[in-house]
Amino acid sequence: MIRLSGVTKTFPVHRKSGLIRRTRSLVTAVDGMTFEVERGEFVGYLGPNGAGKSTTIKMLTGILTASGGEIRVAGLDPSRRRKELARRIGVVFGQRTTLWWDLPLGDSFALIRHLYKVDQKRFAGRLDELTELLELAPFLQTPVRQLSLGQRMRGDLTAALLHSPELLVLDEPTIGLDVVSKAAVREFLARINAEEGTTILLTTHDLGDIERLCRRVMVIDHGRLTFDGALEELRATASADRILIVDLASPGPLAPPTGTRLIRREGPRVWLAVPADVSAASAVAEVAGAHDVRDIALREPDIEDVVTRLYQGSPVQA
Ligand SMILES: Nc1ncnc2c1ncn2[C@@H]1O[C@H](COP(=O)(O)OP(=O)(O)OP(=O)(O)O)[C@@H](O)[C@H]1O
Repeated sequence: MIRLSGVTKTFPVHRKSGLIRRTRSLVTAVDGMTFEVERGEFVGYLGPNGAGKSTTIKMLTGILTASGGEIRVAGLDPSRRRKELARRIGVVFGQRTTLWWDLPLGDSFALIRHLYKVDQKRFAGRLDELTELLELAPFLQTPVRQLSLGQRMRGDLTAALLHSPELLVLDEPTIGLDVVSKAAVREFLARINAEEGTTILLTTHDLGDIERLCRRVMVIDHGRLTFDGALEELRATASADRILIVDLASPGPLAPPTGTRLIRREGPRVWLAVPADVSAASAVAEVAGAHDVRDIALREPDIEDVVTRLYQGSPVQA
């Protein structure tokens, strides 16, 4: 569905180098990117600010032309066949809307139907389906500017899916949403991926989105892929520390067991980092043997720990 081969994107930038003089240089936003996404996959695209995520998405959708390499989306070269591609993909940018600000939501959809030349009967059926799934009925007559962020996002998702695209590209679709709206959007995305087989590429800083939805994760940094694999693999490969939480019977000194590090203490509670190559069982035994312990718990690294570690510059390869 998506194929990138050695794709590069550079931007010319001008910097002031004196009072009047300006020097021109090149910023490499995407640096020799190669990956494939198969039909029906749900892939998370992660990376710190400025990593090159939006630039990749803009090239995939034909908004930007690559400086080098080859891109195919649904078999098409996006920058040359942008219009044709637009009929086969849906795109949602969480930070801005594709809907008409002053029009009622329903009128925006009618315009979109026109733009994509969707057959009237098919459109009506599809709109009914999406209206029900996303519970849009109560505000179809409301102008877009009066919608809440969550309602607007549901509207944007509908707009992107009215022409039943094979591929949905999402850039931060849950940004700023409250817990309930976020859950509704996630449930909806999982459903259209599972039931309609829509391929989804999801860019997000919200790791909850990734954990809930993506079987495969790609991590990009400085324009290059630093990881491409299953979420579980990412967790294992990044080998973030596990955390041992020890409640002592009374506050007092504690010697960290071999190979562990003391990271925090609050009264009788102590937090120890246990690296992946240190046995948690022997750390527990060592603490329990040397101290009067009331309770002890081991916390596996969560996805936040893993990604923080990854972004801090320990590249991992699947
Ligand atoms: N039009 C442009 N002109 C010059 N530099 C650009 C342009 N667009 C992006 N860049 C640079 O390219 C790099 C990648 O930017 P990009 O927006 O793709 O990152 P991102 O991963 O989407 O970041 P964020 O998570 O902050 O949205 C950054 O260094 C950015 O400053």
